[in-house]
Amino acid sequence: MTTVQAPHVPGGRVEPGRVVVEATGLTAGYAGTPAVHGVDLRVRSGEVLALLGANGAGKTTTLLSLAGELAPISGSVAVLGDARRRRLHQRARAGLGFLTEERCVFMQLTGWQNLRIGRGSAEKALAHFPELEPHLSKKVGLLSGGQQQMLALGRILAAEPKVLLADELSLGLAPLVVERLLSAVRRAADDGVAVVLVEQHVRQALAIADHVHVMRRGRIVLSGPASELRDDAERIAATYLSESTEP
Ligand SMILES: Nc1ncnc2c1ncn2[C@@H]1O[C@H](COP(=O)(O)OP(=O)(O)OP(=O)(O)O)[C@@H](O)[C@H]1O
Repeated sequence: MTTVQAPHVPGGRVEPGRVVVEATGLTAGYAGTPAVHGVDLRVRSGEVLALLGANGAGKTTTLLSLAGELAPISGSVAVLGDARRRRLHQRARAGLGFLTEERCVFMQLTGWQNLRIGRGSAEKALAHFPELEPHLSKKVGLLSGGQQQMLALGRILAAEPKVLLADELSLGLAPLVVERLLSAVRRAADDGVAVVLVEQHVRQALAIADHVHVMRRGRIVLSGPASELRDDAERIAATYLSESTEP
């Protein structure tokens, strides 16, 4: 089993460039049936890894395993230097932020109330998304989808995570909003956060990612530096994301 070292620098940040998320030979799934097979990935502090693939390719299953919500069937996962099986709340305390596919906000509460529930301060969340401030007195259910997602991401970033797992944060949102959200993700990485970003927007994901893994039928079938794959965005989308790859 691999144990990832994640030395800390003064101020609680992880030393830049250290591997803080690692999956080795990860096979995981549901009721003992694998949905992902032999996945290897590593993410360093300050890096964005984009996980691309069609519906059913295994991206969410991979993220759930990294978050500690799914136990590996075989292989191992190490997050922030801890290769033991840890549940999400334990990993969250250690510095993991997880933005799930479901929008992570309380619709019946106001924006301010949502921010008060988070681990970080409202001020820190607003530093990431100042445009939210005029809307925070409203119930979140009345905000636009983009504003809800900014609130969800802002809450997570306010807690100053060391690792961010983001599952389809741009689902159903307009291109300008997607760019806004992804630029906040990039800035968080530039501040030292290690990010695993599950996306269906290939071009926009490639624009902010450092590395890319494309998944198909539970396996990584294409990997590389985003800088080398940017010109191939159309082909990647057409080849790997145009139709469901569920078995
Ligand atoms: N709770 C579950 N129980 C059983 N099978 C599941 C469950 N969740 C996902 N699967 C199956 O596991 C496989 C991988 O699904 P996964 O959600 O990881 O894919 P994905 O790439 O994230 O796609 P999507 O974009 O649709 O979320 C699919 O065949 C899916 O049907």
